[in-house]
Amino acid sequence: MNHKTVIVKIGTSSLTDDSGKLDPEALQTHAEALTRLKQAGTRVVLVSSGAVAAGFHELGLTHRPCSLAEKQASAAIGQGHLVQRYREAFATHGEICAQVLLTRSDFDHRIRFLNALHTLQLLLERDIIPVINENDSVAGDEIRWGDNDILAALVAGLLQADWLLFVTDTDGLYTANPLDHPQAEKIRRIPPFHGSMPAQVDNSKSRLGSGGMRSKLIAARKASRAGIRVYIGTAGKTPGWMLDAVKGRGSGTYMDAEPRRSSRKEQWIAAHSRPRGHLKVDDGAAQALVERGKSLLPCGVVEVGGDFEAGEIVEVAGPDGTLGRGVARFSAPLLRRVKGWSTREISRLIPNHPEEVIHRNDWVSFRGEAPSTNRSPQEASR
Ligand SMILES: Nc1ncnc2c1ncn2[C@@H]1O[C@H](COP(=O)(O)OP(=O)(O)O)[C@@H](O)[C@H]1O
Ligand SMILES: N[C@@H](CCC(=O)OP(=O)(O)O)C(=O)O
Repeated sequence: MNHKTVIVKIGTSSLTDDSGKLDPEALQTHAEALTRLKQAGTRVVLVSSGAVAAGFHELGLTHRPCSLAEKQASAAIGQGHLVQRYREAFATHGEICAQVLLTRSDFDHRIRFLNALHTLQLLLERDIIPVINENDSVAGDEIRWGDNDILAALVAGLLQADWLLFVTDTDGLYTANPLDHPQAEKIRRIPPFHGSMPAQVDNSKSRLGSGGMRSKLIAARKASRAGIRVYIGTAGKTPGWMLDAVKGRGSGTYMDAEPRRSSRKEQWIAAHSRPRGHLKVDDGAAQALVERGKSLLPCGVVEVGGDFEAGEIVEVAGPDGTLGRGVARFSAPLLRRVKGWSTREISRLIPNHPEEVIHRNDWVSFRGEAPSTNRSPQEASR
């Protein structure tokens, strides 16, 4: 049987009571809906927030923490509670779940990226529901807005999922935040978008959530580019609501997938890895790469930035801006020496050199704009 893979991301706002603490009943309801989805023959992966909410009171706090250290300590306490609750809730339906903690940097390193993939694949093969959260207590600067929205999109790409469902406190994307704009209207369907946001989304969020709609849209765009359909909505009233949502019968917002599903290697180059350097190329090389589907040769390179080894990712810009990313076959020092040289010159002076700076098969063009969550070294320092 060809199982569909569905990633379900549940935000803090859908897991907590009015005091901001973990709400075991809400969790039980989600577990039931997830079980229905799974028992209908779907491979289900849960990305669940809620660790901070489940832990802050035992840290002696009366409200959700604001400082990074308190959030990390709360999550360290709460993550155990959270997973224990899921284990109990799934057990009542005869299901087993397993905790998987990831950080963004796990997706940067090809080996860790593949290790995460193999772990998740084996769990799914053995009929176990992975329950993923960010590894908050070690994530450092990675705990910021929308972590789990982006993490869910990365996991969806990793597993080449069919669907990514965002369960939140608002039943879809509205033309503006409905809390501040009561006349805002729900947008039922969004096509894949490249440039500006398809609605007014500021950084406002629910009382307890961290990314708001903006981070969900950025994550949705990432998933859509990888060929994954996205749904954003609230938890439905019946246990079959997730199943209905993936059949197109949800009341929230749907985002279409780009028609072409990108390969895991393309995803890793374009979206997961952090570029270790940047190259500036001339107009001819830019056209060869983007329009004619050719490899990048040393003669087209005009500038080399960063300190990368052969085999690492570099971002490439032409005279009119960023073009894409690829795996460099030259180290930065060697490329600085040979940039602008013809292949014949290089062959004469440097034996056993690779012919291409970036081979066609290791290249991904950006269509419209660069990925938003993996900043290049230059972007990161801005
Ligand atoms: N255009 C919009 N449409 C819907 N919700 C919006 C919009 N702009 C901002 N929001 C806010 O996004 C919040 C949901 O995001 P967030 O708090 O991060 O939830 P979660 O904890 O589920 O991840 C909503 O409570 C809403 O206030
Ligand atoms: N990892 C944190 C949640 C971070 C997060 O992205 O929260 P949310 O915006 O509510 O999905 C936790 O478990 O509390």
